Amino acid sequence: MNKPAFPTVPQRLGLYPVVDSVEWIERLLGAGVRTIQLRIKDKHDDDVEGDIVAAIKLSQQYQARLFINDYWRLAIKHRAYGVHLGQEDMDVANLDAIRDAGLRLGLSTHDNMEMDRALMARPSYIALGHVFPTNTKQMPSAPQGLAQLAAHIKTLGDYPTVAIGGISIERVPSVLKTGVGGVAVVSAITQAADWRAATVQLLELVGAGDE
Ligand SMILES: Cc1ncc(COP(=O)(O)OP(=O)(O)O)c(N)n1
Ligand SMILES: Cc1nc(C(=O)O)sc1CCOP(=O)(O)O
Ligand SMILES: [Mg+2]
Repeated sequence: MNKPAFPTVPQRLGLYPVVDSVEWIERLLGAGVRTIQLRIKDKHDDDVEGDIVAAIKLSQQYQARLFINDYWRLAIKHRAYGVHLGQEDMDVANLDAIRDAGLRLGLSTHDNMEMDRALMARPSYIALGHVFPTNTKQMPSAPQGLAQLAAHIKTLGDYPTVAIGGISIERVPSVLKTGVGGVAVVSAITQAADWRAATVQLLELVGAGDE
């Protein structure tokens, strides 16, 4: 397997909450999370720039790895740790500009074809989803399940990987058994009756990632 052409990330990114506000970023960094994503959907750049600047500032204060979803130009402009893009985003984003600016890149994949395409860009990490059914996002494909996830992780060797989609606290141990290095969650934290307790438990299970 080729090595990333983008700046590297730890092989184990650890617990990786994906959240839609600066408030969540602040709460979760305060709770010990060290890999996190700001995912605000379908707004104009002007309407999210303030949030992106604030999230980056917080990530620097906490020495955390903040990935900006979708808004790659703003991530470059304000020097985020990294950017996360999906397959459609890859069609329109300037990957060379992201790499030349020194930002890490994470790419979404859902099957073999998408994995091959993503690997050609040699991103910092490969995200594999959705592992289980999810209510957070409408998915055009079926969940890949644990066996397929494990097969993909094996193929990828020591390439940094992240699993996403329908991962609850109860499911974390089986996801970790595949050897994946990062576990991305939305609802397991943001819809939890007690987000703080859920985060503590998830950090105990997954860890905050390697330095
Ligand atoms: C860690 C992680 N994995 C996958 C995604 C999904 O990204 P994408 O396919 O671009 O879809 P949107 O999140 O933009 O709706 C992600 N955000 N993070
Ligand atoms: C944003 C996103 N991307 C996915 C993918 O498979 O690419 S699954 C997903 C939502 C994950 O939310 P939850 O942890 O609540 O299931
Ligand atoms: Mg996207």
